[in-house]
Amino acid sequence: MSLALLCVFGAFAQEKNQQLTFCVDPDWMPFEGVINGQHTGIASDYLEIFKQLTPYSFTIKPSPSWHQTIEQLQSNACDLTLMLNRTTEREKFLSFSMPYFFGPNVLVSKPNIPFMQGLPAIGDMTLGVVSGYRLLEEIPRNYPKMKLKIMDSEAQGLKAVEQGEIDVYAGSLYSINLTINQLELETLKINGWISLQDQLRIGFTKANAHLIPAFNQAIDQITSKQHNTILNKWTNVKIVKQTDNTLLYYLTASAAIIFFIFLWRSLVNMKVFAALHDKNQELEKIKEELTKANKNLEYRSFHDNLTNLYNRHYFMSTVKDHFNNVLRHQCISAIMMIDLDFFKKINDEHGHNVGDKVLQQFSTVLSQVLRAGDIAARWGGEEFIVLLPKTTKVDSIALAQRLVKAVDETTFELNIHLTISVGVSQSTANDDIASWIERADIALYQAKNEGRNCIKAFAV
Ligand SMILES: Nc1nc2c(ncn2[C@@H]2O[C@H](COP(=O)(O)OP(=O)(O)OP(=O)(O)O)[C@@H](O)[C@H]2O)c(=O)[nH]1
Repeated sequence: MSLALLCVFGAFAQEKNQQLTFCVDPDWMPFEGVINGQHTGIASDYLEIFKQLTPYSFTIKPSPSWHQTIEQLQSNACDLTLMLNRTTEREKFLSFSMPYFFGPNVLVSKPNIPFMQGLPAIGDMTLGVVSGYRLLEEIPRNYPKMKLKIMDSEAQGLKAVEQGEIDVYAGSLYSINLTINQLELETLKINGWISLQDQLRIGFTKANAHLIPAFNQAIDQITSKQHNTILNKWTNVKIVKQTDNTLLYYLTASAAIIFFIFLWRSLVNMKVFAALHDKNQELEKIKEELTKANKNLEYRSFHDNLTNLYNRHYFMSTVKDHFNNVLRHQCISAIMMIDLDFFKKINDEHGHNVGDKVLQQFSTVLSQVLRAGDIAARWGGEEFIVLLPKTTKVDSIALAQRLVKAVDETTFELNIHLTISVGVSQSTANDDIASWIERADIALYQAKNEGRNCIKAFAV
């Protein structure tokens, strides 16, 4: 056996024999208590585990109250205490293991006080806390204006609530619950909770701080099953029925309020969405109307109101575009000018409205005779102009003949018989638009001069 191994055995044997003295809270069940001189409670069960997982043996140092237990720890009358929260004050004379037991803290009052969610809900009511308890250190630090009354024990605190000496008592759920049941303080109820929860650890006097790693290791080894067994054993107590129901009522009421808030929000949202939907539809309709109006405006800016043929402005811009093609590709196109014969007579004899009708009917006949690609426009009054792309003089004369024949065969308003005069001109190399149109006009003038109801082509 090596020398090093002998040394380890020696150290373990020495530590195994080491007695540790622990101070207790005699009156903090189910966490810890001394009943008939026997240490009992949650701490006592964990102590059994520590006995197995560490090399130490333990001796109890009795104390009449928690307050005196603290004094014992400060004066090193014992080495450790098994269950307490870490606080700034306690850290001055104790060092702590990692926490190994957790529990909620609650508020107790008579049933006439409304449910309290957190310490701020206590307002200017008097709150009782046990002397030396962690809450007595933390509440004044966080809520300096809180009216506190210091109690010697939890039992005294709860009785003080029952007798109306204080309004609220704060402490650990498990110990409060047990005390209420044991003392049969049935008029009290657990009436709120506080965010501070118990995180219970072993507190070592500073002289014994070196023991912490061994105990932390032991705490790490405690299984969930062991934790649960202890918790169930000591906290599986009947909670005052009234208390439970009250909490349940509050939870149910809170859930109902939240549900109705969501319902209300959903309804508001649905209304907003419906209104938005309507507005969008309205906007969509306005947009459609605007588009329609714009299209109509565009149409009107290019068309003649009476005949719905293109107007002079549009015709000129189209002819310009087309004319550039004519010059570029040296193709031949023709222009045809048409004038209704003796139209003034129709107006004079039958009235302007009939004249308008005849103009419209003629426009229809003209559109029917023309080919796709031909562009007809009202030039002014009873005069019309047609661009005949890629059309020679001969072809344009043939088309004009078809038109003259169609007009001759049409029965106009009031059985009016109408004739037309037509002048055509063909585009030439080095032509310009004005002279091209003028040549058609000259040809039309010739047709008029030669008795009307005929076609004349400008001789190039
Ligand atoms: N109803 C109607 N008449 C129009 C319109 N624009 C022009 N006029 C008429 O058309 C007539 C044209 O008369 P004139 O220029 O003497 O020609 P015309 O009577 O056809 O005789 P010729 O052309 O020589 O055969 C005038 O009485 C104008 O008032 C229109 O939009 N509607």
